[in-house]
Amino acid sequence: MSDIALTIDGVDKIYQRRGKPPVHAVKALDMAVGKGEIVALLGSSGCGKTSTLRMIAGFEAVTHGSISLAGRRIEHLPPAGRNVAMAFEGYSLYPPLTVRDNIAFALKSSRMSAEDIARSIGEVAALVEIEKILDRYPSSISGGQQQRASLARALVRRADLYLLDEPMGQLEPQLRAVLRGRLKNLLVERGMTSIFVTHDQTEANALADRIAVMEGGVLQQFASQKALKERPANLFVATFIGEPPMNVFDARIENGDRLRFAVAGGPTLDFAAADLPQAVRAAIGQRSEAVIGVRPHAVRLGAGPHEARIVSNQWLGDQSHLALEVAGKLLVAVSHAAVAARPGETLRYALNAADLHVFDAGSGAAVSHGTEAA
Ligand SMILES: Nc1ncnc2c1ncn2[C@@H]1O[C@H](COP(=O)(O)OP(=O)(O)OP(=O)(O)O)[C@@H](O)[C@H]1O
Repeated sequence: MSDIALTIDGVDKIYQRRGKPPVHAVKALDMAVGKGEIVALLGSSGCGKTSTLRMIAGFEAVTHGSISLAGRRIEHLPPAGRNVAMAFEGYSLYPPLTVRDNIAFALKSSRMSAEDIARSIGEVAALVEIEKILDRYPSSISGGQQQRASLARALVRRADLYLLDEPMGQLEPQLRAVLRGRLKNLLVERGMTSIFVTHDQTEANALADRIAVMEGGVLQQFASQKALKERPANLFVATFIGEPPMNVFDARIENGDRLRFAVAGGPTLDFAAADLPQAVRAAIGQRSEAVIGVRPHAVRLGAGPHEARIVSNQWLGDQSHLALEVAGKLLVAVSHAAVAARPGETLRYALNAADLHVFDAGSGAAVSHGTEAA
């Protein structure tokens, strides 16, 4: 048996709407999810996350491509034939049934004994803290409680795949953090292969083994949190992942005895060839222009060859966020020490070769990261 649970192969979703132009919501999506892996689909509103989830679950037809789960093609099967458990964003509990019966309903066809069903419901209800409302009807409980009931109904099942659409979107931050930890434990302990949709990076980082970043219906990168930060595949991922996001500037390149990146109206970053491995210089090649990026945490403040005016300086209790005016834009820097400088004053800074990301000026694809070529 292979270690792959789910394969999505060249999947497109095009919504045809009467009298209106079609919407190409998901484009040529390829993804392979390992058994027991926890994956986050992360992206801004309208990027195609929910369409992807609904196609896997079978609530939305695939326009092109194939989906395989546990070794069999499923894209033509009805939802009930896929062995996929899904918690919806819109909850979709059955109104005539109590919360307990809603959860039990998911177990009806599983041939579990009444005793085992009661025990499973008790466990999952404790996990999402709904023990006290098990005998209430959906219409008499809050949105957050309905969401937890819907999550419980999905988690209680034995399925090949769990699909969770914004599973904690309606919950208060404190409860959300607690449930996140418990949910992670459950998924890991039971080896439950799962994909959840979120637009919250903290949630994606806390729960997922790998994060699929989507934008405009296109999967931009599917990688660990660390890889997304250290080796973003393109400018979109670079400026979407990370808080605050990466600083990027258009630059002219001179790749001679020294490698220079000249930011129009800003600093010229000047590196000795020896500071950069040959692979990086080769990747940068004969380009005359590129977009360069540096993470806020990598801006070295207080000394260095460049100088900029401070626009703002905020101490957030454990770190300083500074905005410097560079090349008519803001260069955001984060320092773990307080920086004694006021807006309007100037500050020296340095950017090291090892911290520089280089992207193609046309396509935005990564060319090199720090001292490694992409
Ligand atoms: N039934 C539909 N008919 C037509 N267009 C649709 C339909 N469902 C979604 N879309 C469109 O497809 C695109 C992707 O939507 P989708 O809901 O998959 O994105 P999303 O990333 O999940 O967004 P959100 O976070 O807001 O739920 C959007 O442009 C949306 O308007």
